[in-house]
Amino acid sequence: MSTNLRVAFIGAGNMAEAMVSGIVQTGMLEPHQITVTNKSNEDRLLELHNLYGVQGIRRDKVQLSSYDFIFLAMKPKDAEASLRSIKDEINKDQVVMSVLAGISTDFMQEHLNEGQQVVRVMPNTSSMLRESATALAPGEQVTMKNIKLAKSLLACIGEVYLIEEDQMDLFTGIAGSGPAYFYYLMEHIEKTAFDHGMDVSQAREIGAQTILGAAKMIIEREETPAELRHNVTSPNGTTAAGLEALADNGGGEAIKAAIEGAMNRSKEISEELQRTPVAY
Ligand SMILES: NC(=O)C1=CN([C@@H]2O[C@H](COP(=O)(O)OP(=O)(O)OC[C@H]3O[C@@H](n4cnc5c(N)ncnc54)[C@H](OP(=O)(O)O)[C@@H]3O)[C@@H](O)[C@H]2O)C=CC1
Ligand SMILES: O=C(O)[C@@H]1CCC=N1
Repeated sequence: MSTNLRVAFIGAGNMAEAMVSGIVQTGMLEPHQITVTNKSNEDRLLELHNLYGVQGIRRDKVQLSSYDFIFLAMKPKDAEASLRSIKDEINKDQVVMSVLAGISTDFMQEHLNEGQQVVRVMPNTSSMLRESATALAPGEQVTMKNIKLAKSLLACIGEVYLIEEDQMDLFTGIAGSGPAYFYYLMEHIEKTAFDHGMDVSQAREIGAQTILGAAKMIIEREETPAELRHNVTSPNGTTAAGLEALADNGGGEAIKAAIEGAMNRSKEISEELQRTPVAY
Protein backbone atom coordinates (compact mmCIF):
# COMPACT_ATOMS: atom_id res chain seq x y z
CA MET A 1 0.00 0.00 0.00
CA SER A 2 1.43 3.36 -0.97
CA THR A 3 0.02 6.54 0.61
CA ASN A 4 0.65 10.25 0.54
CA LEU A 5 1.28 10.45 4.29
CA ARG A 6 4.12 12.58 5.58
CA VAL A 7 6.06 11.39 8.57
CA ALA A 8 8.65 13.19 10.74
CA PHE A 9 10.99 11.69 13.30
CA ILE A 10 12.19 13.95 16.11
CA GLY A 11 15.36 12.18 17.10
CA ALA A 12 17.66 10.54 14.59
CA GLY A 13 19.30 7.83 16.67
CA ASN A 14 19.28 4.03 16.58
CA MET A 15 15.55 3.58 16.93
CA ALA A 16 14.60 6.21 14.37
CA GLU A 17 17.03 4.67 11.88
CA ALA A 18 15.69 1.15 12.44
CA MET A 19 12.14 2.37 11.79
CA VAL A 20 13.08 4.43 8.75
CA SER A 21 14.95 1.48 7.29
CA GLY A 22 11.91 -0.80 7.71
CA ILE A 23 9.43 1.71 6.34
CA VAL A 24 11.52 2.59 3.29
CA GLN A 25 12.03 -1.11 2.44
CA THR A 26 8.27 -1.69 2.15
CA GLY A 27 7.67 1.15 -0.27
CA MET A 28 4.58 2.22 1.70
CA LEU A 29 6.18 5.64 1.86
CA GLU A 30 8.68 7.08 -0.57
CA PRO A 31 11.82 8.42 1.13
CA HIS A 32 10.82 12.01 0.30
CA GLN A 33 7.71 11.55 2.50
CA ILE A 34 9.95 11.01 5.55
CA THR A 35 11.93 13.63 7.45
CA VAL A 36 14.36 12.91 10.27
CA THR A 37 15.41 15.66 12.65
CA ASN A 38 17.77 15.92 15.59
CA LYS A 39 19.11 18.53 17.94
CA SER A 40 22.55 19.21 16.51
CA ASN A 41 24.35 16.29 14.84
CA GLU A 42 24.24 17.28 11.16
CA ASP A 43 26.67 14.52 10.11
CA ARG A 44 24.14 12.01 11.34
CA LEU A 45 21.37 13.63 9.29
CA LEU A 46 23.54 13.46 6.20
CA GLU A 47 24.32 9.83 6.93
CA LEU A 48 20.62 8.95 7.12
CA HIS A 49 19.92 10.89 3.94
CA ASN A 50 22.68 9.03 2.12
CA LEU A 51 21.58 5.64 3.41
CA TYR A 52 17.81 5.90 2.98
CA GLY A 53 17.12 8.94 0.80
CA VAL A 54 15.05 10.61 3.53
CA GLN A 55 15.26 14.31 4.31
CA GLY A 56 17.51 15.17 7.26
CA ILE A 57 16.84 18.60 8.78
CA ARG A 58 17.81 19.99 12.16
CA ARG A 59 14.83 20.24 14.50
CA ASP A 60 15.03 24.03 14.79
CA LYS A 61 14.82 24.32 10.99
CA VAL A 62 11.90 22.01 10.31
CA GLN A 63 8.30 23.13 10.01
CA LEU A 64 6.16 20.38 11.56
CA SER A 65 2.71 21.53 10.47
CA SER A 66 2.78 19.58 7.21
CA TYR A 67 3.36 16.12 8.72
CA ASP A 68 0.55 13.64 9.45
CA PHE A 69 2.52 11.55 11.93
CA ILE A 70 5.26 12.90 14.18
CA PHE A 71 7.36 10.25 15.91
CA LEU A 72 9.13 11.24 19.11
CA ALA A 73 12.37 9.26 19.11
CA MET A 74 14.67 11.05 21.55
CA LYS A 75 15.69 9.84 25.02
CA PRO A 76 12.94 10.05 27.66
CA LYS A 77 14.79 12.81 29.54
CA ASP A 78 14.45 15.04 26.44
CA ALA A 79 10.74 14.33 25.98
CA GLU A 80 9.28 17.18 27.95
CA ALA A 81 11.37 19.86 26.22
CA SER A 82 10.51 18.36 22.87
CA LEU A 83 6.78 18.17 23.60
CA ARG A 84 6.81 21.80 24.69
CA SER A 85 8.63 22.79 21.52
CA ILE A 86 6.16 21.08 19.18
CA LYS A 87 3.00 21.98 21.10
CA ASP A 88 2.07 25.13 19.21
CA GLU A 89 3.54 24.08 15.87
CA ILE A 90 1.04 21.29 15.32
CA ASN A 91 -2.72 21.00 15.07
CA LYS A 92 -5.26 18.44 16.23
CA ASP A 93 -5.39 16.54 12.94
CA GLN A 94 -1.77 15.51 13.42
CA VAL A 95 -0.80 12.45 15.45
CA VAL A 96 2.14 12.41 17.87
CA MET A 97 3.55 8.88 18.18
CA SER A 98 6.05 8.31 20.97
CA VAL A 99 8.43 5.34 20.95
CA LEU A 100 9.98 6.46 24.26
CA ALA A 101 10.24 4.02 27.15
CA GLY A 102 8.20 5.14 30.15
CA ILE A 103 6.41 8.07 28.47
CA SER A 104 2.67 7.67 28.98
CA THR A 105 -0.08 9.06 26.78
CA ASP A 106 -1.18 11.12 29.82
CA PHE A 107 2.30 12.67 30.03
CA MET A 108 2.22 13.52 26.34
CA GLN A 109 -1.28 14.92 26.54
CA GLU A 110 -0.34 17.02 29.60
CA HIS A 111 2.43 18.76 27.66
CA LEU A 112 0.50 19.24 24.40
CA ASN A 113 -2.64 21.20 23.60
CA GLU A 114 -5.94 19.75 24.70
CA GLY A 115 -7.38 17.23 22.25
CA GLN A 116 -4.07 16.48 20.57
CA GLN A 117 -3.98 12.94 19.17
CA VAL A 118 -1.22 10.87 20.77
CA VAL A 119 -0.18 7.24 20.49
CA ARG A 120 2.31 5.32 22.61
CA VAL A 121 4.39 2.83 20.67
CA MET A 122 7.08 0.34 21.68
CA PRO A 123 9.07 -1.05 18.75
CA ASN A 124 12.44 -2.76 18.85
CA THR A 125 15.57 -2.44 16.75
CA SER A 126 14.63 -5.48 14.62
CA SER A 127 12.51 -2.87 12.79
CA MET A 128 15.67 -2.51 10.71
CA LEU A 129 14.83 -5.86 9.06
CA ARG A 130 11.06 -5.51 9.38
CA GLU A 131 11.02 -8.06 12.22
CA SER A 132 10.03 -5.86 15.15
CA ALA A 133 7.43 -6.92 17.71
CA THR A 134 5.75 -3.54 18.14
CA ALA A 135 3.07 -2.53 20.63
CA LEU A 136 0.66 0.31 20.09
CA ALA A 137 -1.56 1.94 22.72
CA PRO A 138 -3.66 4.85 21.40
CA GLY A 139 -4.53 7.83 23.58
CA GLU A 140 -8.19 8.68 24.07
CA GLN A 141 -8.36 11.37 21.39
CA VAL A 142 -7.10 9.38 18.41
CA THR A 143 -9.61 8.71 15.65
CA MET A 144 -10.28 5.17 14.40
CA LYS A 145 -8.98 6.20 10.99
CA ASN A 146 -5.67 7.28 12.50
CA ILE A 147 -5.38 4.14 14.62
CA LYS A 148 -5.74 2.10 11.42
CA LEU A 149 -3.19 4.26 9.64
CA ALA A 150 -0.78 4.02 12.56
CA LYS A 151 -1.14 0.23 12.54
CA SER A 152 -0.44 -0.03 8.84
CA LEU A 153 2.55 2.28 9.16
CA LEU A 154 3.94 0.18 12.02
CA ALA A 155 3.21 -3.03 10.09
CA CYS A 156 6.05 -1.87 7.79
CA ILE A 157 8.50 -2.69 10.59
CA GLY A 158 7.08 -6.06 11.67
CA GLU A 159 4.23 -7.47 13.73
CA VAL A 160 1.95 -5.00 15.53
CA TYR A 161 0.06 -5.66 18.77
CA LEU A 162 -2.69 -3.34 19.97
CA ILE A 163 -2.40 -3.49 23.77
CA GLU A 164 -3.79 -1.74 26.84
CA GLU A 165 -1.41 0.96 27.96
CA ASP A 166 -1.05 -0.61 31.42
CA GLN A 167 0.75 -3.52 29.71
CA MET A 168 3.29 -1.26 28.02
CA ASP A 169 5.99 -1.49 30.72
CA LEU A 170 5.78 -5.28 30.60
CA PHE A 171 5.84 -5.26 26.79
CA THR A 172 8.94 -3.07 26.97
CA GLY A 173 10.60 -5.63 29.28
CA ILE A 174 9.81 -8.47 26.89
CA ALA A 175 10.09 -7.00 23.41
CA GLY A 176 11.47 -3.44 23.48
CA SER A 177 14.54 -4.49 25.44
CA GLY A 178 14.23 -8.14 24.44
CA PRO A 179 16.64 -8.23 21.48
CA ALA A 180 19.45 -7.34 23.88
CA TYR A 181 18.83 -10.49 25.94
CA PHE A 182 19.29 -12.63 22.84
CA TYR A 183 22.41 -10.71 21.82
CA TYR A 184 23.76 -11.28 25.33
CA LEU A 185 22.98 -15.00 24.98
CA MET A 186 24.84 -15.02 21.66
CA GLU A 187 27.83 -13.25 23.18
CA HIS A 188 28.06 -16.05 25.73
CA ILE A 189 27.58 -18.75 23.10
CA GLU A 190 30.43 -17.24 21.10
CA LYS A 191 32.69 -16.90 24.11
CA THR A 192 32.09 -20.49 25.20
CA ALA A 193 32.64 -21.80 21.69
CA PHE A 194 35.85 -19.79 21.41
CA ASP A 195 37.09 -21.11 24.78
CA HIS A 196 36.65 -24.60 23.39
CA GLY A 197 38.52 -23.87 20.18
CA MET A 198 35.82 -22.91 17.68
CA ASP A 199 36.19 -20.01 15.30
CA VAL A 200 34.00 -17.10 16.52
CA SER A 201 32.40 -16.37 13.15
CA GLN A 202 31.44 -20.03 12.73
CA ALA A 203 30.06 -20.11 16.29
CA ARG A 204 28.07 -16.95 15.55
CA GLU A 205 26.43 -18.48 12.51
CA ILE A 206 25.67 -21.75 14.29
CA GLY A 207 24.27 -19.99 17.38
CA ALA A 208 22.12 -17.59 15.34
CA GLN A 209 20.72 -20.40 13.16
CA THR A 210 19.84 -22.29 16.33
CA ILE A 211 17.96 -19.29 17.78
CA LEU A 212 16.24 -18.62 14.44
CA GLY A 213 15.17 -22.26 14.09
CA ALA A 214 13.79 -22.36 17.64
CA ALA A 215 11.89 -19.08 17.11
CA LYS A 216 10.36 -20.41 13.87
CA MET A 217 9.36 -23.66 15.59
CA ILE A 218 7.56 -21.66 18.29
CA ILE A 219 5.78 -19.51 15.71
CA GLU A 220 4.94 -22.16 13.13
CA ARG A 221 4.29 -25.32 15.15
CA GLU A 222 1.34 -26.00 17.42
CA GLU A 223 3.37 -27.36 20.35
CA THR A 224 4.00 -25.14 23.36
CA PRO A 225 7.59 -24.11 24.16
CA ALA A 226 7.56 -26.64 27.01
CA GLU A 227 6.52 -29.43 24.61
CA LEU A 228 9.15 -28.39 22.09
CA ARG A 229 11.76 -28.44 24.84
CA HIS A 230 10.58 -31.87 25.91
CA ASN A 231 10.99 -33.14 22.33
CA VAL A 232 14.66 -32.10 22.34
CA THR A 233 15.37 -33.69 25.69
CA SER A 234 16.32 -37.38 25.70
CA PRO A 235 16.28 -39.06 29.11
CA ASN A 236 19.77 -38.90 30.57
CA GLY A 237 20.97 -37.25 27.35
CA THR A 238 22.94 -34.13 26.53
CA THR A 239 20.02 -31.67 26.65
CA ALA A 240 18.95 -32.90 30.09
CA ALA A 241 22.49 -32.23 31.30
CA GLY A 242 22.50 -28.78 29.70
CA LEU A 243 19.10 -27.82 31.09
CA GLU A 244 20.04 -29.03 34.56
CA ALA A 245 23.14 -26.84 34.47
CA LEU A 246 21.02 -23.92 33.27
CA ALA A 247 18.53 -24.39 36.14
CA ASP A 248 21.32 -24.93 38.71
CA ASN A 249 22.83 -21.63 37.59
CA GLY A 250 19.58 -19.71 37.90
CA GLY A 251 18.72 -19.60 34.17
CA GLY A 252 14.93 -19.30 34.63
CA GLU A 253 15.21 -16.76 37.43
CA ALA A 254 17.70 -14.74 35.39
CA ILE A 255 15.24 -14.45 32.49
CA LYS A 256 12.42 -13.43 34.85
CA ALA A 257 14.72 -10.90 36.55
CA ALA A 258 15.74 -9.39 33.19
CA ILE A 259 12.13 -8.86 32.05
CA GLU A 260 11.08 -7.49 35.43
CA GLY A 261 14.18 -5.31 35.70
CA ALA A 262 13.40 -3.63 32.37
CA MET A 263 9.67 -3.42 33.18
CA ASN A 264 10.37 -1.78 36.54
CA ARG A 265 12.81 0.66 34.98
CA SER A 266 10.13 1.68 32.48
CA LYS A 267 7.73 2.38 35.37
CA GLU A 268 10.47 4.20 37.25
CA ILE A 269 11.23 6.46 34.26
CA SER A 270 7.54 7.47 34.19
CA GLU A 271 7.55 8.23 37.91
CA GLU A 272 10.81 10.16 37.79
CA LEU A 273 9.63 12.28 34.88
CA GLN A 274 6.42 13.13 36.73
CA ARG A 275 8.44 14.12 39.83
CA THR A 276 11.41 15.91 38.27
CA PRO A 277 10.49 16.73 34.69
CA VAL A 278 13.93 17.43 33.27
CA ALA A 279 16.27 14.87 34.79
CA TYR A 280 16.42 11.13 35.26
N1 LIG B 1 17.22 1.66 21.03
C1 LIG B 1 16.21 0.81 21.21
O1 LIG B 1 16.35 -0.43 21.11
C2 LIG B 1 14.84 1.31 21.52
C3 LIG B 1 14.65 2.62 21.91
N2 LIG B 1 13.41 3.07 22.22
C4 LIG B 1 13.25 4.47 22.62
O2 LIG B 1 13.70 5.27 21.55
C5 LIG B 1 14.22 6.49 22.05
C6 LIG B 1 15.50 6.82 21.33
O3 LIG B 1 16.44 5.80 21.59
P1 LIG B 1 17.75 5.67 20.69
O4 LIG B 1 17.38 5.84 19.26
O5 LIG B 1 18.40 4.43 21.12
O6 LIG B 1 18.54 6.98 21.20
P2 LIG B 1 19.80 7.73 20.53
O7 LIG B 1 20.60 8.27 21.65
O8 LIG B 1 20.44 6.81 19.53
O9 LIG B 1 19.13 8.95 19.74
C7 LIG B 1 18.55 10.03 20.36
C8 LIG B 1 18.29 11.10 19.32
O10 LIG B 1 17.47 12.13 19.88
C9 LIG B 1 17.94 13.38 19.40
N3 LIG B 1 17.44 14.46 20.25
C10 LIG B 1 17.62 14.66 21.56
N4 LIG B 1 16.93 15.74 21.99
C11 LIG B 1 16.28 16.23 20.90
C12 LIG B 1 15.42 17.34 20.67
N5 LIG B 1 15.06 18.15 21.65
N6 LIG B 1 14.96 17.55 19.41
C13 LIG B 1 15.32 16.72 18.40
N7 LIG B 1 16.13 15.65 18.56
C14 LIG B 1 16.61 15.42 19.79
C15 LIG B 1 19.43 13.21 19.36
O11 LIG B 1 20.00 14.22 18.53
P3 LIG B 1 21.50 14.81 18.71
O12 LIG B 1 22.41 13.63 18.46
O13 LIG B 1 21.62 15.87 17.70
O14 LIG B 1 21.58 15.30 20.15
C16 LIG B 1 19.52 11.79 18.76
O15 LIG B 1 19.39 11.85 17.37
C17 LIG B 1 14.37 6.32 23.56
O16 LIG B 1 13.45 7.11 24.20
C18 LIG B 1 14.10 4.85 23.81
O17 LIG B 1 13.36 4.66 25.01
C19 LIG B 1 12.31 2.28 22.12
C20 LIG B 1 12.43 0.99 21.74
C21 LIG B 1 13.70 0.37 21.45
O1 LIG C 1 17.03 0.73 26.85
C1 LIG C 1 16.07 1.48 26.68
O2 LIG C 1 15.68 2.26 27.57
C2 LIG C 1 15.35 1.44 25.35
C3 LIG C 1 13.88 1.17 25.51
C4 LIG C 1 13.67 -0.22 25.02
C5 LIG C 1 14.94 -0.56 24.41
N1 LIG C 1 15.83 0.36 24.54
